[in-house]
Amino acid sequence: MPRTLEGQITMEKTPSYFVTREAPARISAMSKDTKLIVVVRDPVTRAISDYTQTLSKRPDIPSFESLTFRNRSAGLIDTSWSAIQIGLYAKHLEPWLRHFPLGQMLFVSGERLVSDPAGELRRVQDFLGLKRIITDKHFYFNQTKGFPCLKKAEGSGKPHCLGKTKGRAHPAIAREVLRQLRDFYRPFNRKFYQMTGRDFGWD
Ligand SMILES: Nc1ncnc2c1ncn2[C@@H]1O[C@H](COP(=O)(O)OS(=O)(=O)O)[C@@H](OP(=O)(O)O)[C@H]1O
Repeated sequence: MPRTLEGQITMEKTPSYFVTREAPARISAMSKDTKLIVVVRDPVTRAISDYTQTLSKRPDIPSFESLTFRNRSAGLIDTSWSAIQIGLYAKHLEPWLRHFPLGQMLFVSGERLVSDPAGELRRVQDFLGLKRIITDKHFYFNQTKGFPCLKKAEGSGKPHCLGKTKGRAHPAIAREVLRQLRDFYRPFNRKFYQMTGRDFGWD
């Protein structure tokens, strides 16, 4: 991490921190005061998004359905598949809470980040003790992209949407598979709502 001067905030992000066993102890050893922001979305959609990303790089992988089940007729989900495993948020959160108080963590809703980006960013700015600089005025909904975009990008003054790798079309997944996945995640989601004090409304 670079040195941080008075009045500066240093930020660092990677999707893998939250699910890496060693990360909480290492980050706490570096600085106990680190504030942690976790962006989470419905674990079923997250798994499909994860699969879609892999599919874009390796079009020959098996179907989502075949990777999801250890035994499809018995409805046995393959929890060793990373796309499924990562969505067990309650399980991943436990080690973090052994090193950091809950108040030092902010849980951002991936769904709200799309439906109300300014609202989620207000929570982020408040959590970081920043002035509420980013507001509704900064966003517009881009019909072509199907997502909110910035009215003016930093430095250029032109509208800016996230790139092609964000907001890919997901493959259609059989309704029954979605139902089985929702049933599978429900208890873990409920536990996660209890642990964080926020109901993300996934079920
Ligand atoms: N404004 C805006 N524009 C585009 N995409 C948006 C936006 N806000 C949130 N999202 C969601 O971000 C998802 C991709 O982010 P990831 O963290 O999965 O990306 S990555 O793993 O770092 O590549 C991406 O997931 P997919 O839809 O599966 O591509 C989006 O749903």
